[in-house]
Amino acid sequence: MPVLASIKPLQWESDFFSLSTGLLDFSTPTPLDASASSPFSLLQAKVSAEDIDRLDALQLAGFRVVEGEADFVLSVERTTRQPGMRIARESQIPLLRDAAAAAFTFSRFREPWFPADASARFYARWLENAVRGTFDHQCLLAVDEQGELQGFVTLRELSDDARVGLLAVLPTAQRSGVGRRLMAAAADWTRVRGLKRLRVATQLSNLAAMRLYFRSGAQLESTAYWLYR
Ligand SMILES: CC(=O)SCCNC(=O)CCNC(=O)[C@H](O)C(C)(C)COP(=O)(O)OP(=O)(O)OC[C@H]1O[C@@H](n2cnc3c(N)ncnc32)[C@H](O)[C@@H]1OP(=O)(O)O
Ligand SMILES: Cc1cn([C@H]2C[C@H](O)[C@@H](COP(=O)(O)OP(=O)(O)O[C@H]3O[C@H](C)[C@H](N)[C@H](O)[C@H]3O)O2)c(=O)[nH]c1=O
Repeated sequence: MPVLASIKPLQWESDFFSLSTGLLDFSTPTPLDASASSPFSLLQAKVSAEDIDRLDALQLAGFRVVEGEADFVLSVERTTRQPGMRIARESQIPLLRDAAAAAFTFSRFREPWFPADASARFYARWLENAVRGTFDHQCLLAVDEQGELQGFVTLRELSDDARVGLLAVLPTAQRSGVGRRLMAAAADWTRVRGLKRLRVATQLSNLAAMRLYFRSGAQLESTAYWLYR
């Protein structure tokens, strides 16, 4: 089976990483020839894990599996306001950038496809943009009784649902229920906005995060693979 797809330029990524990047779009199936791919230094494809034929075709065409992704959905009919939550302020951006740069060790923005520092830089920018409300809409912080940072979650309002962007707990505060509190606060944020579902995705390699989402009542909705060439 040949790969049938057009290529959508990923402008934000291309600018941020200084790497001309395109994403395969399977909804407009044209044969993927050399002339279509030549302007791009990196081609990305996200394929449902069930779509074995397409996964085979991409691998025969030289694409390599980079990471898996699991998508979860949580119904938010009954939620409660969580204590110890704050909205992040711009003055906290340097602290939060450092925390995000260190937190996300599983990432598809990794070597050999991206430079070694790419993923730290990427998640730091993502968090900064969430605090400013320019990508995700808000960043909530979990703090302890002294007001010290324990973790963060960024959130985006979509048309019918909300989506968690980034969620992490500082290493010193892990395994004490902070992740559960952040998910409960994210669910409450969603319900307060009149939305019915909270979505969250993570890497298939991230067992701790997947367990957290299950323990928070989320259901696994879909799985996919990222492939690059
Ligand atoms: C949308 C995204 O951003 S996906 C990426 C998620 N974030 C990261 O991977 C950043 C680095 N990791 C972390 O920040 C943390 O390990 C988190 C957020 C995954 C978990 O936060 P924690 O505060 O430690 O979780 P919490 O204490 O609330 O535990 C909730 C459940 O998560 C699971 N869990 C948490 N840590 C682990 C772990 N290290 N190994 C296995 N399961 C774990 C457990 O099922 C736990 O419930 P249980 O203890 O009753 O069995
Ligand atoms: C900060 C920012 C980003 N973008 C663009 C850049 C990318 O094209 C997308 C984000 O891609 P996504 O597939 O969501 O990225 P990840 O694979 O890193 O994300 C997963 O893992 C994370 C750890 C996290 N759990 C996340 O929720 C998952 O999806 O957005 C942009 O256009 N503008 C920006 O400001």
